[in-house]
Amino acid sequence: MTANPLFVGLDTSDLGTAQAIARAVAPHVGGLKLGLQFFTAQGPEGVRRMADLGLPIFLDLKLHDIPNTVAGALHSLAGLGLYMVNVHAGGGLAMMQAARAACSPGTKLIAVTVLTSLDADDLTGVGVGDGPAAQVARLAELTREAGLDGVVCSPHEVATLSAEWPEGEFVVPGIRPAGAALGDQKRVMTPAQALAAGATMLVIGRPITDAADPAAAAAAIAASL
Ligand SMILES: O=c1ccn([C@@H]2O[C@H](COP(=O)(O)O)[C@@H](O)[C@H]2O)c(=O)[nH]1
Repeated sequence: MTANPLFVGLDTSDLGTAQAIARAVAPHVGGLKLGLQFFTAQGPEGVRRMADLGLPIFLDLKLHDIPNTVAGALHSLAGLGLYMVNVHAGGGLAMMQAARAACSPGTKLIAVTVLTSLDADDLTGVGVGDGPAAQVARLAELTREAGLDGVVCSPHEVATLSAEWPEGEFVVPGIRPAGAALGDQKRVMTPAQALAAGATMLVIGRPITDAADPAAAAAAIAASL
């Protein structure tokens, strides 16, 4: 866990935009979260340029493929000096074990359980009938068995998981300050609620990046924790 649990999600294709927001919010956040949009546009060199700003980097690629392919991707990321990287727990035990073996020793490896954009109806639509809480618990158990460092879950599941896995990392998106637009997020709480429930990292994107003043938005969230 970093001293400041707030990581800003920089979902942009543009390096200059990501750098400008990161510089503005740097005094108020513990790190930067770069995801698929940034990585598909800017690649490893873009990640290196962001790392030059001096904040820990969580590279949120949500790798989900057969064990050999995921292990190869993690070998390719070695040398970037990442703070954290992730896979999808739905890839299964063997895939996560292969990921663990391939991940750089200094990089935390976590697994996504159930995306925060999904609710019970969405899960039923993909054949999971017993709801987000049961599916998150099932995938978190598998993640722990594979030897990973923790999971991505919504604020609604984090209290139960963190009580059962005290040393785990609990990375929680689906964070919305009171009154903020939900967008595509469905399982949400406020930053303070999620932290009190046991989150070790809060991932917050649009409430900061879409704000008229991202630095002020990040400062207000940090002050609320
Ligand atoms: O279940 C998940 C896993 C990852 N994310 C990522 O977090 C941020 C959230 O951005 P907001 O703008 O605050 O909604 C985004 O980059 C997602 O890819 C997630 O939301 N849920």
